[in-house]
This record gives sequence, structure tokens and C-alpha cells, in this order.
Amino acid sequence: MSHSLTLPAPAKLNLMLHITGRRADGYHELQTLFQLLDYGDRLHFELAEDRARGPHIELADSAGIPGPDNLINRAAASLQPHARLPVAVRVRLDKVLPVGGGLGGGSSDCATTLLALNEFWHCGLSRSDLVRLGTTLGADVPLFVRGHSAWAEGIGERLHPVDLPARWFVVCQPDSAVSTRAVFTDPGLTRNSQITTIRTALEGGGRNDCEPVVRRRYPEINTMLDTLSAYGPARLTGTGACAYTVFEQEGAARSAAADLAAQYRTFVAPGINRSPVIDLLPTLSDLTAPYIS
Ligand SMILES: C[C@](O)(CO)[C@H](O)COP(=O)(O)OP(=O)(O)OC[C@H]1O[C@@H](n2ccc(N)nc2=O)[C@H](O)[C@@H]1O
Ligand SMILES: Nc1ncnc2c1ncn2[C@@H]1O[C@H](COP(=O)(O)OP(=O)(O)OP(=O)(O)O)[C@@H](O)[C@H]1O
Repeated sequence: MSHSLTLPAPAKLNLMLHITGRRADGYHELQTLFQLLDYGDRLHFELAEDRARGPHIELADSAGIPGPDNLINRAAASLQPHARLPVAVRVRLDKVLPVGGGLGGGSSDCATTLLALNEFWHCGLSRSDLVRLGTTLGADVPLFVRGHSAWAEGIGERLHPVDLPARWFVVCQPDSAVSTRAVFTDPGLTRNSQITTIRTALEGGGRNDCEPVVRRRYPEINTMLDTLSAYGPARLTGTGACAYTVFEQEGAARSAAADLAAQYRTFVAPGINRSPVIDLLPTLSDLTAPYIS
């Protein structure tokens, strides 16, 4: 039996994002439609018995994100008190998603780690327990722990799963990086959008309220959005920096991506409703069988 395996950490797009208020702690209330993509990071997990040191992880490749800040280490630290099987886990991150791209990469890495370690360490936490832990680590972690495309309210933690039509997305990444905090603290940000409905959002209504601020602060992203618009309706995801356009057919998406790749780092991915990591969870506890005495 192999004691290692690879799990996906998929990306998300925000198909619309309205900001409807601001909480006392400074976080913003929003309404957003999350689309999962069949594209993302990969986390390699390797198990080793190390009863002396107790349950812990060793993050071999942190993609330039310092150890203690890395959401993979933070996920492990939050699960350690619940661990019942003292297995050491070596983790290697194959970072595909741009950091700070608005694709939720850090949150997705965090969620995949929570889901995997809950099995490896026999923590026995329910999905709702993991969502609660995840909420304290990042705004998009609950989405990836639930693992389904969703309508979200609150700061992104009140989730309602939705089934979105099968479509293809072309995503472009500019050279600029966007600071999520800077966008949310910009005085010009719309913070009082009218409450909309899930139905309107599913019918394609809505916009990304962060877009005017990002267009003004980052001229390169303004130009990128205009360039993408030549292929279809273009939109920023999250607070950026990435933007995307959508196609019904794979061929049309690939042909647009071939053009855009001359100017921007570009990828094509189908939308998915269910995260691939969820279907792999039942197989994880098999991996720990050799360590149970
Ligand atoms: C805007 C979204 O991309 C929508 O998917 C996400 O909610 C942002 O998620 P994220 O990058 O994981 O953000 P976090 O690391 O949780 O927050 C970064 C900073 O953005 C601001 N922030 C974030 C989310 C939110 N709903 N309101 C906020 O005001 C806060 O200043 C926070 O300190
Ligand atoms: N494993 C990780 N991968 C990416 N970022 C991480 C990770 N661990 C910690 N971070 C930190 O999280 C922050 C956000 O990274 P991430 O790539 O998730 O942003 P994002 O794609 O803009 O996400 P969102 O759409 O949720 O705003 C960065 O400041 C980064 O330093």
C-alpha cells in the first residue's frame, strides 16, 4: 500500500460580487456567486509514523510563503489539538494558482489540508466543525471545505450550494498584484449595494463592486479587462488581480486563450459544481491503516 497521495486544491471565480455593508470589525458583508474550476494547486501528502514528536506536518515547499504564515501550516496548527493518531505528514505544495490572484488559492490549500489531516489524524471533526475552524483562517475557506459551487452571503461563510451550467472560462493574470486589504479600505469602494437575490445572480445579473476601484488603482488591470472584453463579457474575480471571460464551447475558449496568451499568463478551465477533493476523502483513512496499533 502506498503511504502518499496527491490531492487537488481547486480555484474559484466570483461570477458576481456585491458589497452590501461593513461590519463593526471592518470586514465587509457581501453577496457572491462562487464558481469552482477544474484547475488549481496540488498538495502531495506523505505519511510517516513519528510517535515521539506527535502529530505534526513538515511543509517541504511553501511556494515562497513563509512557514508560520502559510495557510497550510495554520490549518495544521488549528487541527493539532484534535489529533488522535500521532502521524507525521510531509506536505509538498505544487503551486499553480497565482498568489493574490483572486482565485482563492491560499484558502483552497488551507481547506484541502483541513480535510486531509482530519482523516490522517483521526480527528473525527464534522464538515461543519471544519467550516468553523476554516472561517477563522480565511474568508473563502468555508467554500472549499464544503466543496460545492455556491451562493454566499455574510463575509462568505453563509453558503448555499448551487448547480451552475457547464461552461468554459478563460482566465488572465496581469503582472500587477492586488492587495485585498487596500481594495477593501479604499474610500471610493461601493459598500451599500442593494440586496439582490440568488435567482437574479443565477440569471447572470450583477457585477463585481471591486472592479471600479481596481480599474482606477491598477491601469494594467484596466487595460487587461478592456482587452478581454473583445471576446465576451469580462469580469474581475474577487479583488483581482485575475480577470476572466466565459464561453459555452471549449474550442472557442481555447482559441481566445491562444490569442490572449501573447499578452498575459492565461489558462482555460471548465467550471465544476463539486470539488474533486470531496470524492477522494473516503479513500484517505485507508492510508492510515498501517499506523493503527
Ligand atoms: C473578496 C473575496 O475574494 C471574495 O471571494 C474574498 O472574500 C477575500 O478572501 P481572502 O483573500 O481570503 O481575504 P482574507 O485574507 O480573509 O482578508 C484579507 C483582508 O480583506 C478585507 N476583507 C476581506 C473579506 C471581506 N469579506 N471583507 C474584508 O474587508 C479585510 O481587510 C481582510 O483583512
Ligand atoms: N498556501 C498559500 N497559498 C497562497 N497564499 C497563501 C498561502 N498561505 C498563505 N497565503 C497568503 O494568503 C494571501 C492570499 O493569497 P491567495 O492566493 O489565496 O489570494 P487570492 O487568490 O486573492 O484569494 P481570494 O480570492 O480569496 O482573495 C497572500 O497574502 C498569501 O501571502
